[in-house]
Amino acid sequence: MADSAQAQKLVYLVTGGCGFLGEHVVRMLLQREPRLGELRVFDRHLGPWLEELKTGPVRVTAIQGDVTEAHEVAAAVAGAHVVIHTAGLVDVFGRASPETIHEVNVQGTRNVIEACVQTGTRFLVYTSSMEVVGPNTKGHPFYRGNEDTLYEAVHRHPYPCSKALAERLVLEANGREVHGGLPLVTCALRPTGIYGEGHQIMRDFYRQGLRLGGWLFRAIPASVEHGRVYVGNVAWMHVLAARELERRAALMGGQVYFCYDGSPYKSYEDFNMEFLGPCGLQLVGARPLLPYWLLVFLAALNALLQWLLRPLVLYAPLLNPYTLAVANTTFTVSTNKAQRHFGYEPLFSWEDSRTRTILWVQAAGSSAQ
Ligand SMILES: NC(=O)C1=CN([C@@H]2O[C@H](COP(=O)(O)OP(=O)(O)OC[C@H]3O[C@@H](n4cnc5c(N)ncnc54)[C@H](O)[C@@H]3O)[C@@H](O)[C@H]2O)C=CC1
Ligand SMILES: C[C@@H](CO)CCC[C@@H](C)[C@H]1CC[C@H]2[C@@H]3[C@H](O)CC4=CC(=O)CC[C@]4(C)[C@H]3CC[C@]12C
Repeated sequence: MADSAQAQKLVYLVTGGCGFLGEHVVRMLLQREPRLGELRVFDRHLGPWLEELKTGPVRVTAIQGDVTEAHEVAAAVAGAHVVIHTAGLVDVFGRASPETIHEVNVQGTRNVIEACVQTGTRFLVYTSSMEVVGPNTKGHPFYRGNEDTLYEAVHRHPYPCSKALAERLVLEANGREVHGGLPLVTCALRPTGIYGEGHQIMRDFYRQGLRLGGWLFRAIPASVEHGRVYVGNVAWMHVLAARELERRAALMGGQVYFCYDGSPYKSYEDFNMEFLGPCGLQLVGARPLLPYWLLVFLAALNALLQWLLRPLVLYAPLLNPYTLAVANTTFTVSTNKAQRHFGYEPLFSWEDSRTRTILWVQAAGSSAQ
């Protein structure tokens, strides 16, 4: 009996395990995966919080490494049963070059897949993104869509291009023979905009509001809806998908799943106010204060300034033509595919997700001053 319990213990590897989502996946695995024997956390930058996890019953191994280095990835993957690949360069602001984004997101994912094949790891869950689908460059709304909704996915920006290519690599790798002769089983999860504890853009909006005396100014019409999802639920979906991939390989292998929960559909700004409001900020204007053509002009000006200043300094404001287009296009998801395929139900209610996020914003905002 003791032997069979021992035999069931699994080794998990989380790439990007020190990022916003990755940290939640790591903590969720430790709390909710009973078969976990060893947890490897692979990241370019390791967080000091990992140390406190090393005192628990599960062996936690911190690995500083770069997904673009194939040998580092292969060494980390060797002997793992399951890989959750969340590492990625999330940049829609022009901080990194298109080449770097491609290298990390596409070549990094290729390295993870090849490492699984070479070392005999059979189960791979990839964190994709809604951006693989849209919004497209034409600004078409995606309204209450699901995984089968027809939508013209047209990408030009390096980030969605890289996520789309990487997702395709992961899905095409499903069924490949890994070392030892068994097939690789893969799936991809597509979060919409994630919020929750650790969300840096939310913290930046809070600090900006504090600097402006408690005011934020509406730029996007309230009628433009965004689907958002709480980070704890995204992490939970990763844990469940990873757990069920073996048992439901035929159903789940090669599949994509949007990440969803009960968060309300609202405009990006109104949704943020669910947290920033209780922290004392106010959103001014029932309608956008600036005409849209002026925002388009300012976004284009920011892009020009970024290009002109690049040799001297990195100028990467939140507003650029791409972020404006995303913020100004409805993208909402309504699906139950993950529930049907592997029994996913959100672990955190909307009220819970909201309260946790508010507490974090309050703490993060005050520690910043
Ligand atoms: N934040 C969001 O709203 C959404 C994020 N995603 C995806 O979720 C994943 C995680 O995103 P976040 O947690 O938001 O980003 P994040 O930037 O907080 O986390 C990414 C982690 O990957 C690590 N990383 C980056 N380059 C690396 C490299 N070359 N080698 C090893 N580690 C590296 C970073 O150090 C960081 O810890 C990404 O794949 C992203 O594309 C998908 C949809 C929405
Ligand atoms: C025009 C500004 C006025 O307040 C608001 C600008 C907000 C933007 C910075 C964000 C609006 C929508 C966000 C993106 C969206 O949530 C989908 C995403 C998915 C990902 O995989 C990565 C992050 C992001 C692209 C996210 C980035 C920030 C926004 C563009």
